[in-house]
Amino acid sequence: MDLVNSLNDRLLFAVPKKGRLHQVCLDLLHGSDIQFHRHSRLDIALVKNLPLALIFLPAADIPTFVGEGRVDLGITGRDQVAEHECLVPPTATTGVEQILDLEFGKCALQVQVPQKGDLSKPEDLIGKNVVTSFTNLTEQYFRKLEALQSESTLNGDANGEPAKLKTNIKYVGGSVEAACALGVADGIVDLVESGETMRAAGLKAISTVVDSSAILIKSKHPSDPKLVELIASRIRGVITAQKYVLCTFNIERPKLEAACEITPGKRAPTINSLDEEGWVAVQVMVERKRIATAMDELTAVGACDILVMKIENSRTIP
Ligand SMILES: Nc1ncnc2c1ncn2[C@@H]1O[C@H](COP(=O)(O)OP(=O)(O)OP(=O)(O)O)[C@@H](O)[C@H]1O
Ligand SMILES: O=P(O)(O)OC[C@H]1O[C@H](OP(=O)(O)OP(=O)(O)O)[C@H](O)[C@@H]1O
Repeated sequence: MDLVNSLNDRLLFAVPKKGRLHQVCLDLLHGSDIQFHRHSRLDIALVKNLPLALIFLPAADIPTFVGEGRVDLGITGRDQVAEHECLVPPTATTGVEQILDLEFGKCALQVQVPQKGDLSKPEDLIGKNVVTSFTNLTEQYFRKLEALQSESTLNGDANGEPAKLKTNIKYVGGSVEAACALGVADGIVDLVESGETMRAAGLKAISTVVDSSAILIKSKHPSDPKLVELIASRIRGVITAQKYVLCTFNIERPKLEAACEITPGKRAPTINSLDEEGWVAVQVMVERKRIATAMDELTAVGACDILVMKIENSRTIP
């Protein structure tokens, strides 16, 4: 089969081919009933049940392919999009649009310096060496700091001009945290999630350049906007299903108001009369992360027969 020619009538959807976001994205595609078979070593997979093809790419390259309109849809980190969009003028017809925050892959791109030493704020790195994989964002960040400092500095040179120090930004592709210990950098700009890597390398964060999570993006002019909306709605449904649980309980009508304050639901609770005088049954969506507390509080206001069920899938209004 000529795989490349069979892409012509399909919407192209870029998915991280490896790394932190890869498996979660595969699970999301499965939950959205996007069925495909990927031949080993092939970075293109045709979807069996929709006019769609998946393109497996490094997370860092996805904003380029989507931004230039070569690929219609993609999943990558907001950090990668910000790194790419730094170079795209606001008036450009190229570039990406965010459709949905997928709420996984949460991390922050932070300025980090050695725990021991006299650097304690980002301004202390001006004029020094900073190593990162995110050179565009880091350049932008330090150029702004330098501009602010040269506006406010009182230490002008012999002509009364403010001193201008240029921070030296160097690119490395990985293991950024090793750069300070190896004497290549005074500070780094790298991703932090748990903070373990940073602590193990004897570093501390002194500022955040950008907060990130995985996002669904589209090109400015996708080939099939209706299919983009369908895919987005399926993915949104899976994300919502993962985020919420369905809680049901019985309660005497006079206590209902207090219970509804604890679990107001996404829109509003569903309330049905029970076949027992004065009692109602309530069904409500509750955020998974607060369900244990909600159950404790519901019990305290008199709710009983509290049941919690997993939501397999959903279609709700964002
Ligand atoms: N520690 C982390 N915790 C959560 N999300 C992360 C973490 N590190 C990276 N990410 C997210 O995952 C995206 C891809 O990073 P990852 O390092 O997995 O990519 P990769 O393609 O394997 O790149 P590389 O080969 O450079 O490591 C990042 O842009 C970021 O959005
Ligand atoms: O705060 P933590 O939970 O420790 O995570 C942060 C680490 O994760 C990422 O690296 P990754 O493991 O992807 O490897 P890399 O250094 O090769 O990019 C990032 O670059 C940090 O090194």
